[in-house]
Amino acid sequence: MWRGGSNTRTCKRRFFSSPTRSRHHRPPYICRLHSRGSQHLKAMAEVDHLAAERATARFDVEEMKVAWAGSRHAVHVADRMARLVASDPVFRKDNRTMLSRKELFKDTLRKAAHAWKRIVELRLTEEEADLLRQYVDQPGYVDLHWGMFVPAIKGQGTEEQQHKWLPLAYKFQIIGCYAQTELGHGSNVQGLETTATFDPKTDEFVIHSPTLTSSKWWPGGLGKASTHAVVYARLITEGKDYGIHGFIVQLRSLEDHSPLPGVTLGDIGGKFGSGAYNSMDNGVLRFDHVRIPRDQMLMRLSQVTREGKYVHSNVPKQLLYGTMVYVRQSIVADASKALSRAVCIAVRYSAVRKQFGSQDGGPETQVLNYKTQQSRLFPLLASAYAFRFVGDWLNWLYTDVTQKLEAKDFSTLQEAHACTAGLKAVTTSVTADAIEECRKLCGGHGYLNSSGLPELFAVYVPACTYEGDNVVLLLQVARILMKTVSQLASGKQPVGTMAYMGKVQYLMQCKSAVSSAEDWLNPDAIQEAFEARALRMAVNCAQNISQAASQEEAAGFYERSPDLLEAAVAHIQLIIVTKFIEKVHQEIPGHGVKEQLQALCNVYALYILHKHLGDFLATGCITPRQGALANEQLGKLYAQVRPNAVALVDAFNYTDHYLGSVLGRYDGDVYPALYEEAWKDPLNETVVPEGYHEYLRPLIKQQQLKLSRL
Ligand SMILES: CCCCC/C=C\C/C=C\C/C=C\C/C=C\C/C=C/C(=O)SCCNC(=O)CCNC(=O)[C@H](O)C(C)(C)COP(=O)(O)OP(=O)(O)OC[C@H]1O[C@@H](n2cnc3c(N)ncnc32)[C@H](O)[C@@H]1OP(=O)(O)O
Ligand SMILES: Cc1cc2nc3c(=O)[nH]c(=O)nc-3n(C[C@H](O)[C@H](O)[C@H](O)COP(=O)(O)OP(=O)(O)OC[C@H]3O[C@@H](n4cnc5c(N)ncnc54)[C@H](O)[C@@H]3O)c2cc1C
Repeated sequence: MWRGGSNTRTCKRRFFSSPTRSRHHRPPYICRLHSRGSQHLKAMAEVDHLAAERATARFDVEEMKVAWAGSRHAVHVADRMARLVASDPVFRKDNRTMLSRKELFKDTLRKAAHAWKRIVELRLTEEEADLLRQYVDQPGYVDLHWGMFVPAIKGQGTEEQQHKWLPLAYKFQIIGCYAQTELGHGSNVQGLETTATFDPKTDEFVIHSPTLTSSKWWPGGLGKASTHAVVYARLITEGKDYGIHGFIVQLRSLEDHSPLPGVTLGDIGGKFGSGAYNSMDNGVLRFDHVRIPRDQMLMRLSQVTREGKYVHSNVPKQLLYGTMVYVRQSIVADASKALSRAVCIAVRYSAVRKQFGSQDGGPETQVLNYKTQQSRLFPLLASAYAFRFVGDWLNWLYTDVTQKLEAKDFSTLQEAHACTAGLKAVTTSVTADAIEECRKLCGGHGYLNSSGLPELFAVYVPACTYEGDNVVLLLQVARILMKTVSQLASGKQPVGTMAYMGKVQYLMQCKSAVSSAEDWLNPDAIQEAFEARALRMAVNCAQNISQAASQEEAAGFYERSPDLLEAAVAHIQLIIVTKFIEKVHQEIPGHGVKEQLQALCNVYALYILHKHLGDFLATGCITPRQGALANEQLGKLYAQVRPNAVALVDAFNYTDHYLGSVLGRYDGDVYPALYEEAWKDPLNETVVPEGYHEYLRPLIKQQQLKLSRL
């Protein structure tokens, strides 16, 4: 084995003791490998250090890939696109954290242009193109162009406007972004200050930034790339302010990319972490009385006539927020991707990594065998699957609501808002925390950029803020919960994901029948406990708000908002558990696949129960003894998951390129990769560092001189 310690140590000592090494010198260990020829390297690369783990799996991994991806077709397309990206040197990303901001941005432009070239050359379908961009895995202006600019025009533009603008956007003749947030306001959309004042003399809107705080601030793709934006501004006509509306505004010349007259714009500066979201040009934008034709107001929901009359179609004004609802829905699906990547890295590495426990010279213990490692990691593995399935369901709900809206049925708008807002908030918060937990699960090596985890965390964590701060979104869910509770007395039956609240008489007084650890494997027992907890927390909040009799309802809501957040989380966790249970009730082909998903579903539910035991006990849904039984069952489930863990992350079907982690490599050959990766750092280009002669040598010499004088 390569780790035959002494050789490596000797080489290393010799290397570090030589001050005259040339630039780009490779370390002796690598030389040793190379001197044995590529044959040897190849043989090493073919070793599957995780083969024994894969052999213990009790289910058909190929079929699990289908369950994860949604269909055989989805596995096939994803596989093709992932390999296409992985095999193309332009899409290399292993050096990303070492690039300067300018280099990184240029690299992003290059990748986006190359991706587009490949999409056109290969005549990829929309599905294939989306996947290709996903596997390129570098945030950039195209995300906002396809993810928000195009959907905003589709959702809020009239047919004529779509006809005019979409073909330009589809062919990249224009590049667009979504300019809503301002320096002074993000969450409070109604507080935005940019104005769009109609001038009937010229049939134009005058777009203006009246204050510093009205500067658009944050829009992705705005800083350097976009030629156009959907700008949200207060519509003023006939002297009256009609609130926020969307406008298509050209920002830059289509000839030389310079800002148009009256437009000031740029990038807002470096962001958290190396690489990560710094590939995105989040921007600042100010308007100085910029004129646009009247027909560049997005007029599907409301219009301004030639004479300047404001006309609002007979539709809810919240449809203006439709693009945000759409993106929140995709962010839930994205959470399962980010979480599964982190978990894949941590599970594989935990199976490779060994610490302690060697007896009589035998092997040490794989850290994955430690119960503490399992109790931290397996709930995250289960959450990745849970988020995947609830994401699929949310996508179905979104499509269903969209079809209903087309038919002027607005009855499910509130349900769509509550589910997208709540699920976005819970899944992104859990995922961000989980990526950091996976870093810790990988010990010291998890802190290296080459583990992929620091960058994954840095790129992911703003998801807790963009598309709605998670607390602000959960308070939206809480408002809807309070409204639903208040309507129960009048006999109005709640629908959709709130339907369980209709069982208020039963759920307020039911007692769990669980009397053994195995009883917690019964989905009805889980479902009932989660429903009772969520309902009782919501009802408690409603009672506390109304008991503050001296206060207005809004003031009571404000006072109780920390409890309301917890009630909203309980409701959303119930949705996730319910959708997972529904999933495993379906027919799922493949040897052992359903059993594994069943186990993961139970892990997810019982882990949440254990983590939030205080809620379940305080609301009297379960007894302390039942809580202890749930924890006992959880331990048994971890033991069941253990032999399948590596295969369960293999089912995500990620290429090494997409994972971007030396710790998460498919072959588990972690140590040579870590070692080799270290030498690629620019600091290792010279043996004696730059600055030695300026700072280190004089310091050492000075100290030596002082000592010699003593
Ligand atoms: C690299 C990783 C990429 C991951 C992403 C993956 C895929 C995504 C694909 C593409 C995107 C690409 C990249 C994404 C990355 C970053 C992009 C980021 C973009 C942005 O951040 S855009 C800006 C987003 N801004 C916000 O989200 C602002 C948050 N605030 C609001 O939404 C609202 O203002 C509010 C907080 C919900 C409240 O609004 P307000 O007008 O004050 O109303 P209320 O008085 O609170 O409520 C009135 C009434 O309306 C109902 N309501 C509110 N919102 C909605 C809604 N959206 N739909 C339906 N109904 C709504 C509310 O319930 C009230 O109802 P009542 O019956 O009580 O009156
Ligand atoms: C990486 C990134 C990309 C982005 N991309 C875009 C983009 O493309 N286009 C765009 O328009 N915008 C974009 N944004 C802006 C983003 O949508 C906003 O930052 C986000 O909606 C949060 O708003 P805020 O910054 O005003 O936060 P604030 O509302 O100022 O939040 C600050 C704190 O106040 C709390 N808070 C606020 N209101 C309440 C309340 N009512 N009750 C209790 N607590 C409250 C929050 O929980 C938070 O803790 C992006 C942001 C980021 C970080």
